[in-house]
Amino acid sequence: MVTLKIPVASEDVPQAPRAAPKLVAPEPEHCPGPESQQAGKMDACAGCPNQQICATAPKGPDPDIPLIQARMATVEHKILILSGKGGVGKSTFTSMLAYAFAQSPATQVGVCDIDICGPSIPRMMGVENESIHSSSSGWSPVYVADNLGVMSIQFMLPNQDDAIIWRGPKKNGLIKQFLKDVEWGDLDFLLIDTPPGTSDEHLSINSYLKGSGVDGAVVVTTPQEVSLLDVRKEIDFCRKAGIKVLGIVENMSGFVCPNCEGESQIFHATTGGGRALATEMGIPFLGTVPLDPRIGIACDYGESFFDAYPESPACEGLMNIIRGLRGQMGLPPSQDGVEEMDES
Ligand SMILES: Nc1ncnc2c1ncn2[C@@H]1O[C@H](COP(=O)(O)OP(=O)(O)OP(=O)(O)O)[C@@H](O)[C@H]1O
Repeated sequence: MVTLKIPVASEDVPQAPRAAPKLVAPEPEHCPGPESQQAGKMDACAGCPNQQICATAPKGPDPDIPLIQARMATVEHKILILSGKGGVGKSTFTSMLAYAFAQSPATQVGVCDIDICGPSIPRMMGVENESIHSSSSGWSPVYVADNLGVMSIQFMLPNQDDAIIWRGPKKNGLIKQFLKDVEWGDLDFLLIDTPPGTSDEHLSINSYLKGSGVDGAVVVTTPQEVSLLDVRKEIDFCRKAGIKVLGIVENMSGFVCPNCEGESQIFHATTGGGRALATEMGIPFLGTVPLDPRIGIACDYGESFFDAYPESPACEGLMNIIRGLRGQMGLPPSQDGVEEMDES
């Protein structure tokens, strides 16, 4: 059983009498729902973190939703990053997108890692050994740069290698806290990295953010049919859950040789499958990012590939994707500095 590290008080932030947010709502040993229902004691569900998704819980308004909405009111754009299958580069894409947006110092970017059982964002962004701090106004994200903050369960683990073996209610409780108790501040973009598939994390983030104005989801896939198959399910989930699909990104689409920068289509038969699927499903295709071994190395060393190789085909692909994404979100193309970089 992993006991999470309670965030320590930050010395440079003045402390107000308000108590620091409690880390995770306790998981009930035994759900008293059904019996309480029969006995007419519905208040037995009070405090249960699973209330919103539990079939037996009384369906009243969740008192935390207004608090989440108040926090999220200072976040201009919220984007979910989804994938049907694991390992297709969802976290890699999230971190590259965050670095790209944060190129412009005036753009404030947050990354919320809700891949509770497999958090990889902190490693990829070079902050895996950091801890979070709490102040009177909530938990402070870990800052990769002045305008780029990250929140992840990884920052709360006593040991890097501890496994998180949690059922849905505990995961939901922590996700709720990431939205409600983190001092995100004024953000232009909050990127939410999710685990693969359609599970508790996806249901809870969607229900907690309802009414907070989520722009939509970017779905990441690789060209292979096994990944594309799962993307169909992911898109079906988005449609059923009322999440706008901003577009599909095909990652590892072709291979770029780091020596000569020549491109080979190693998945010959399926390269372009992401675009074909997008057309078939009536969804925007945002673009491709090629397989480039330097991306893997940058992720392993927690460095920004975007900053290290701005002229690479992968960064060009990413910039195209950002242009498409901004278009889907109804934003002008030049605010994130990407256009300016192009011209220089
Ligand atoms: N375009 C790319 N070129 C080279 N390596 C890549 C590329 N995209 C991702 N990778 C590498 O693939 C591995 C898996 O990527 P990542 O962890 O981002 O996938 P994921 O979809 O988030 O996985 P999971 O959902 O299981 O956490 C990482 O080692 C990453 O560095």
